Amino acid sequence: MQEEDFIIEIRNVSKFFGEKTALECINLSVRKGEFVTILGPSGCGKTTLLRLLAGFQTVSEGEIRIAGKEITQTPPHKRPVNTVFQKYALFPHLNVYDNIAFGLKLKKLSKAVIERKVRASLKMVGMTDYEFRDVDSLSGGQQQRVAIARAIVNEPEVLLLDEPLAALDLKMRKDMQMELKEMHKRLGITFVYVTHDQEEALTLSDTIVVMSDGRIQQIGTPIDIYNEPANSFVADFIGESNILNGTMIKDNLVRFCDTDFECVDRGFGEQTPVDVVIRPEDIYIFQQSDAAQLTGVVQSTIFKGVHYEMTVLCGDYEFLVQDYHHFEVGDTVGLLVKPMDIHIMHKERVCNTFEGKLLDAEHVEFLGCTFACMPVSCAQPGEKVSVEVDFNQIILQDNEEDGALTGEVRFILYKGNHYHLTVLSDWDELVYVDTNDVWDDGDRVGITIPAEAIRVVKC
Ligand SMILES: Nc1ncnc2c1ncn2[C@@H]1O[C@H](COP(=O)(O)OP(=O)(O)OP(=O)(O)O)[C@@H](O)[C@H]1O
Repeated sequence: MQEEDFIIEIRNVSKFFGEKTALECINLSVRKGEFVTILGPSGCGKTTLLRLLAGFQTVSEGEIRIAGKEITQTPPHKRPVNTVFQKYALFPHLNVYDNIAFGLKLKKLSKAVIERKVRASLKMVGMTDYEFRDVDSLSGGQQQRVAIARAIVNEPEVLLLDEPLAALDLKMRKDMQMELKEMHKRLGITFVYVTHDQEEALTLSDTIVVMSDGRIQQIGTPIDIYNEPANSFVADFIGESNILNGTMIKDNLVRFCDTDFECVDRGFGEQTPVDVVIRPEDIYIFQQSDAAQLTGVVQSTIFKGVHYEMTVLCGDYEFLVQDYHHFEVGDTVGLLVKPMDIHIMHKERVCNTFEGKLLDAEHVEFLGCTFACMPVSCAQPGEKVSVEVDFNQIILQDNEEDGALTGEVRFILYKGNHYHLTVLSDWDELVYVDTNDVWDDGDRVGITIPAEAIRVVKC
């Protein structure tokens, strides 16, 4: 691909707010005319990335090029971009026409040119008959259309949209999604769209950029992201998934739920811990029979309009299954998954690893605290060490004061027979915890690490 095919090039961009890293080494190239969606949970850095493109904030490191020009230091009004915000940000005292004409008047364009441009952009958003209406008299969806008309009237090369539909009710949002897609086609300009709504991202985009914790997790088409998620975070965030711990026995053979399954994946090595992802619609459910790979008991069943959604307990693993066939709670059923529907992913980590310092033979400092540990002989006091702690050895407490340190639950992954939690410690390092206890996103917790759980390793 030639460089000039890209209208936006983001190279090694990081953004720090004091100690806080909002974006870490972002690399992204956007093609002219593409509809790109930046998708991720609250706080992952998507708005910050958009603000860097708009020029409302400046990068801490790295470089941004738009339309071939390095614009890292260019002020917002000199960039070939325009932004549509979630709150319409229209002037309440001006009518629709004057709202859209506002920027053009500041540029001192002639009346005739302004009129032509305003009419054209109103036509683009399907609001031709609304020129002289007060913006207050319009519905939320109509106001957002006016906001888009105001943004496109300047004929930007790139339109940045920051959750533009988030304030609308569900029905209006769905209608507007379709209209946005049409508008994108008609306008032929590049859209960079921010949302935390995965369905919206799948519906609208040519390309989805999935982010978490200030980093890009995956870039791909909606189909790629849904069918081939790069890791368990993406699999969980996009659609519903069964995500389980497994072991790659050898090429084409994976073990989970105490059973060996044929799969199509190769090159993971032998006896390698992996994440296994299976979409609920890819599991066949039927009356118990010899054809079954797993046998289980239905725990719950809900009619979802077209299909049934059932949970099935196989041993101590719970599977989510979607099928047109209905089974009752308590039924014993067989489950089967085809090899190509078993997705194998490298585990990003198999235990927590922290940088630390050995204080004396029985004390080590990491995560900003001093922890007692079992006697250490591999390193000398004062030496830098690595500290490993298994996920299931970390104890979380309701009462923050009970922990050696405190933190906040940031992400919860259900893995069939336990929860895998990502906890952001107040020391600003992530701590990964396996637990059977039920926590919610955003819960404040105390974090305790027993001495016997701490493995000190020489760096
Ligand atoms: N001006 C700022 N000063 C300090 N921290 C900031 C600032 N702006 C953003 N952050 C932090 O940077 C991180 C990313 O924020 P950002 O608003 O980009 O996330 P987001 O994915 O858009 O979230 P949301 O969907 O909730 O808006 C957050 O932890 C946020 O608290």
